[in-house]
Amino acid sequence: MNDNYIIKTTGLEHSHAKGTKTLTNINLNVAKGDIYGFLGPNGAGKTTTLRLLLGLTKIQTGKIEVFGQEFSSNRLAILRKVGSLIENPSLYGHLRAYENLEVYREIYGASKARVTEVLKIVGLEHTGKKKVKSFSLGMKQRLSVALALLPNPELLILDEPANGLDPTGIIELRELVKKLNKEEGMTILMSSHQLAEIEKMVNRIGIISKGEMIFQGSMNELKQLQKKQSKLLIHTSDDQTALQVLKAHEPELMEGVISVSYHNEQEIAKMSRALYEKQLDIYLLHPQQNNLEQLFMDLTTQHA
Ligand SMILES: Nc1ncnc2c1ncn2[C@@H]1O[C@H](COP(=O)(O)OP(=O)(O)OP(=O)(O)O)[C@@H](O)[C@H]1O
Repeated sequence: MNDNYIIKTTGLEHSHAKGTKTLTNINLNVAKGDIYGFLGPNGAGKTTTLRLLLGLTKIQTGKIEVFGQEFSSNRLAILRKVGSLIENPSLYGHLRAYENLEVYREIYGASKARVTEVLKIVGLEHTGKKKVKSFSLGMKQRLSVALALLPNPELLILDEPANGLDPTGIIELRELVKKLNKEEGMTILMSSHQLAEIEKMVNRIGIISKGEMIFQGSMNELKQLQKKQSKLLIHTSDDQTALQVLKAHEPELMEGVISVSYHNEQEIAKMSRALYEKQLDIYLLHPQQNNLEQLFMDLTTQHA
């Protein structure tokens, strides 16, 4: 295997119930130093994958290697170097931030100095006597990350850490994740169902839909792919004028129908306005449906 892969899964499959597959052939590659965004709509199988990576769910089919070691036979050695935030950890509302960390400190065999250190890393060192129950959601989330940092992990796995956070909370989380990656040298794998939440912090991205990985690569590669896939078919009363009007959208004329690339609905509206202003009749204006596009709609639409 590539020595630089911190996580490598091969042909990972999982069924929660007989006859239904939650995961099919998941080949996830997280390289050392990555901030890897694991993206997919609700129910796509992100949590199931992360639970398998953490040994919280038993592997049925396929192989998981973490730090270059086969997972099942090196479980403890691997997990010692992994920090995770996968379900909401139990925070004690009536205790202060550092007291919460004290509760978990011994479980992780961490020093008192490490408690002070992680509080500082997540920016909660000045919360003093404030009890956790009066923390904002963002502060609670950072405290949860602090818990995961206690063992000073090389790899941090975060399941939907931005869930429920307001824009300020998301920005704070983004800064924290970047800092952990840059200053503490941590490799980070985090899941999300919102492209916008993670696109500014990740360098690599994996997209899972209905239990299958449909994309894995850099943010740039993803944008290229999206661009290639989003086509709008247009038929007007005057092809040549239309080609002229649409020239910024790389138009291609085929059998009386012009195909252009576009990125969002606003662009469609703009194009139709421009054609109308040239007094062209529009006979057809048809966004070509494809799975990736539909998926992007799901990933970029705000869910409650
Ligand atoms: N313990 C379980 N028993 C049965 N089905 C399950 C179990 N856990 C998850 N599932 C099902 O497996 C599918 C994938 O769920 P999973 O939680 O992995 O998705 P997800 O991408 O993390 O989505 P979400 O963000 O909604 O948690 C869903 O259809 C879910 O209902």
